[in-house]
Amino acid sequence: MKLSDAERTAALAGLPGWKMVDGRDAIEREFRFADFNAAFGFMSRAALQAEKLDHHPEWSNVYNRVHVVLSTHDAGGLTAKDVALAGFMNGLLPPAS
Ligand SMILES: C[C@H](O)[C@H](O)[C@H]1CNC2=NC(N)=NC(=O)C2=N1
Repeated sequence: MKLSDAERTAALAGLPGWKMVDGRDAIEREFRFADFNAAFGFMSRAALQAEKLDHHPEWSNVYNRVHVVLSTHDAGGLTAKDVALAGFMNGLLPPAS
């Protein structure tokens, strides 16, 4: 079920680096790493979790950058599944990033 306005405000407050996508009910974040190896390591760990959750990111990678968009296609917008995956991705980062 799509998040209410209050729920998404609360969710974003707890997800540093994430913001709403312009013109779409989705959230996005650009991750930057030391190099491609670190970026792809992040993607590999996130991919395993995505598969476990059966919830998959829209993402792209250029060298040390990974751009991620999360939205629940089945629900046509932002749900708790997106918040959970975004929180997991943030948790993969070293402290203070
Ligand atoms: C059949 C399968 O469970 C669904 O298609 C899942 C797979 N991964 C998904 N990922 C995302 N982001 N949204 C979905 O609605 C979705 N649905």
